Amino acid sequence: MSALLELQGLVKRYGGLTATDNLNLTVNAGEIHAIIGPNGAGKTTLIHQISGALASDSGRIVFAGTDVTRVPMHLRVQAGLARSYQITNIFPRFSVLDNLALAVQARSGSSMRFWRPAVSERAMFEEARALADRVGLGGQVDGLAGNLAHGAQRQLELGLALATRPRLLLLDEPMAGMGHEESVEMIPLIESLRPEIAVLIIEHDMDAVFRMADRISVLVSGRIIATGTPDQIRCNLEVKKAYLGDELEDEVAA
Ligand SMILES: Nc1ncnc2c1ncn2[C@@H]1O[C@H](COP(=O)(O)OP(=O)(O)OP(=O)(O)O)[C@@H](O)[C@H]1O
Repeated sequence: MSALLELQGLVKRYGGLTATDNLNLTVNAGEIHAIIGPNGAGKTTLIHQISGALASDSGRIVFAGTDVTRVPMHLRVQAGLARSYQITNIFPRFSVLDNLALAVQARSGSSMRFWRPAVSERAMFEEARALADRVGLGGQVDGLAGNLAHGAQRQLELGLALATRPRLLLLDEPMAGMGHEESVEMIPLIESLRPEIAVLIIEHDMDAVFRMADRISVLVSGRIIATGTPDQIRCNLEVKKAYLGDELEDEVAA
C-alpha cells in the first residue's frame, strides 16, 4: 500500500502545552485508519491540523506527495483532503436532495465561471441522488434536512463530504450521540468507502473502531505510542499499560 498522508515531526503548542508532540503518522491509500487515545491526548487538535483549521508550529503534512502544511483548508479540500462536517454545513430548511445538490455545485463551481453553471442542473441532481443512495438516505431525499433523526443527519454530513470527491476523509467521532441501531448502520457505510477513499477516524466507540479499522494508532500526550492492526493493538502491552487496560479487554473481547 502506498502512503497517501504523511505527518512528519508535527508539533502544535497551546502556550506552554504541547498538544501535538513531534508526531509521525502514515495513512495508506484506501485504508481505514483509526486514532484512539484518552481524553486530552490531542486527537481533535491533530484532525484540525490535518484539515487546515489549525496551523502547525512545525513539522510537515504531506498529502498525495505534496507538502500541504501551509496550504489553506479550502485548497486541501480541492486536493481531496476533506473533513466530514465543517466543510459544508447542513441547511435544515432545505431538503436532503437540495443540500447534496448544493454541495455538488460548491465543488464543481468556480468563481471564474460564475456566468454559467459549472455542471448542468440535471447532472447536479443526478449526482446528489446517487450520493443520497450511497449514504443510505435514498428514501428520504424529499424530507427537510432539519427533520432528519440524529443518525441520518450524520449520514447526510457524510454525503456532503463525499460530494467534495475526497481521497482521504477525516471523520471526527461520526458515531457521537448515536444509539446502538444508528451506529450499526454507520459502520458498513464507512466500510463501503474503502478502497476508493481512505478514512482517518477518531471514534470513542471502541467496538466500532476494532471492527472497522485496518490499522489503529494510539495517541497519548500528543505522541503516537503504537500503530498496528486491531489484533496487534489489542495485544500491545505498552498500549494496555498506557491507555486501554481493562477497558479494552471488557469492550473488545477477541
Ligand atoms: N484552544 C486550546 N487552548 C489551550 N489548550 C487547548 C486548546 N484546545 C485543546 N487544548 C488542550 O490540548 C490538549 C489536547 O486536546 P484535544 O481536544 O486535542 O484532545 P482530544 O484527544 O481530542 O480530547 P477528547 O477525547 O477529550 O476530545 C488538552 O490538554 C486540551 O486541554
